[in-house]
Amino acid sequence: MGSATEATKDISENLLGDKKVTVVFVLGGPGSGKGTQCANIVEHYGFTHLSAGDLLRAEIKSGSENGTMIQNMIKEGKIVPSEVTIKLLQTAILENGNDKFLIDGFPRNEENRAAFERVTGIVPEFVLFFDCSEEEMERRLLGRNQGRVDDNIETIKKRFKVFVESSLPVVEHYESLGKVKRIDAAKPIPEVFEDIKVIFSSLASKVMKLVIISS
Ligand SMILES: Nc1ncnc2c1ncn2[C@@H]1O[C@H](COP(=O)(O)OP(=O)(O)OP(=O)(O)O)[C@@H](O)[C@H]1O
Ligand SMILES: Nc1ccn([C@@H]2O[C@H](COP(=O)(O)O)[C@@H](O)[C@H]2O)c(=O)n1
Ligand SMILES: [Mg+2]
Repeated sequence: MGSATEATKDISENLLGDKKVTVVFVLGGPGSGKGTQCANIVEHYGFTHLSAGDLLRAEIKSGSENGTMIQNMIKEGKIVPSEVTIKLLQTAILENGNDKFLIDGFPRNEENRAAFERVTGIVPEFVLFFDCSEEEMERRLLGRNQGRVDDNIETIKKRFKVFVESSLPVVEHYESLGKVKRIDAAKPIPEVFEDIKVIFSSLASKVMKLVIISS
């Protein structure tokens, strides 16, 4: 087992089994542009993108015994029990050779947050928060056209309610720890990424450089 040097001791190096990882949580309302910008961050900064929603949708497609339950929850805009989502995230992290992850759309509520920290021991390096009005998010979701069962006005309204009631308190929790980097996500896509670049570039040397000294 290695330990961090003095220069990297404030980086989130945590244990997941034997694996040390750096994690950034990417949070924001439905349609705020998390997935779009994660693709840009992956391309420029070498992170692996894990979208909790994508993992849950893949689980439905795989024919898993939880598939019907997950499908029903997504249709209703409800949050799937933490143990299901955490298991999927944990497996995805362990199966991936990378050690830097963007976890998009998770934690979605206090239960997600506390259970993830308890099970994995991971504390995020920071939280990238996409700030956008409901009016703009609704416009984007209705225009997304990816055949998602939850991109209809009835489910969108439910997702907004869940976001305000359950997800924003998680952001507030991390805000109280000084861990939130807030982005104006209402800007056009290239401008949002320019703002994100400032954050990742200034942290790059710290986040990217995990120095492990064999003991
Ligand atoms: N800054 C932006 N300006 C305009 N449209 C955008 C912007 N960012 C993303 N979009 C578009 O809005 C839609 C939603 O974006 P995206 O899927 O990235 O959001 P999301 O936050 O991942 O949503 P969800 O939480 O539902 O997964 C997509 O069609 C995307 O192309
Ligand atoms: N932590 C999570 C994340 C997502 N879900 C469910 O998936 C839906 C879609 O999520 P997106 O991030 O892709 O928008 C979401 O509305 C939830 O039903 C979840 O339960 N837990
Ligand atoms: Mg998404």
